Amino acid sequence: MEIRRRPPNPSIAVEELRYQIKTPNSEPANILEEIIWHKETEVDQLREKLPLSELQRKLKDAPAPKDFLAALRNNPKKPAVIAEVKKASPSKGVIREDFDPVAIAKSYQSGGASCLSVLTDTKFFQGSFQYLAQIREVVDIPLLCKDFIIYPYQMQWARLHGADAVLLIAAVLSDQDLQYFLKIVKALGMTALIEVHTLAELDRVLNLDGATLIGINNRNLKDFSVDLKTTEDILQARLTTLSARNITVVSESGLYTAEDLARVGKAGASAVLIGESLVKQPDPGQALAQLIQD
Ligand SMILES: O=C(O)c1ccccc1NCC(=O)[C@H](O)[C@H](O)COP(=O)(O)O
Repeated sequence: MEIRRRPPNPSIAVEELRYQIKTPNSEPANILEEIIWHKETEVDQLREKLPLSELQRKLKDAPAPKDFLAALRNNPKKPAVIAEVKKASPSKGVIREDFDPVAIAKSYQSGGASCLSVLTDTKFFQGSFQYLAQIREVVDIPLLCKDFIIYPYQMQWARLHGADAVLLIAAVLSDQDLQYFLKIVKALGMTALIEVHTLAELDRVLNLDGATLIGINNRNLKDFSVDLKTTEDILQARLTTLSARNITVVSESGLYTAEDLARVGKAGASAVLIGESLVKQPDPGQALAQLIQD
């Protein structure tokens, strides 16, 4: 999948940007492209609210990040679960009306989640960075900021709000940006979950230095269908390479049952990322505990 970028706000030094800007005249080709086009405006607004220099000054006082990768690797139960705090999505609309992110996060932690994923995108997922910061106050397990990162500023903003890990989407970022962003993630002491949708994207990521955690997303962003075969097919082709490089694999999206977890586990995923099927349950933590019981 190729996601086209829009020209940035002119106040940004264009010569410093590493991706090639194609100027699309048309409508967005898919939901990811629509989200990314909107993200340009959002990041501009954040930068206006808090310039990078001030953000970096505030970050000096931030508590150290928790080790997201170790939390997944050290969990004796496989696949380990990253449970997602998700109110709504482009594919399903509102998933949970009575949405209390803090209560859901606490419940996931009690239910056996190794880590949490917190959606922070407002327009498309009704998430918020305030949710991330509030959750950081009440749970001990590591937190992934689930957003659509196109600028280094966003990783620092996520860190300021308590994130221990950030999502980098291979379809959205050039190889050069991915490599550069991985360095920034490392400098911030965080973990990068690099997400791929195809074998071609995985091969691009495997050509970079420093990937330790790769997510295979089972959702087709053109028609929103989910198919666990995506994880199976990609891992069948590259599990040997991934294992030899000690890269942890997360299967993401469309996981509902213990059989689903066993299926992607058998394919070689040592962690899963689950949102909708847990968050829509009356007690998400209890639903998680049931899902992972022996
Ligand atoms: O969830 C969507 O509809 C979606 C649409 C466009 C881009 C990303 C999208 N989801 C982000 C995710 O990766 C999922 O929230 C996550 O993997 C959990 O998926 P699920 O268990 O199916 O809620």
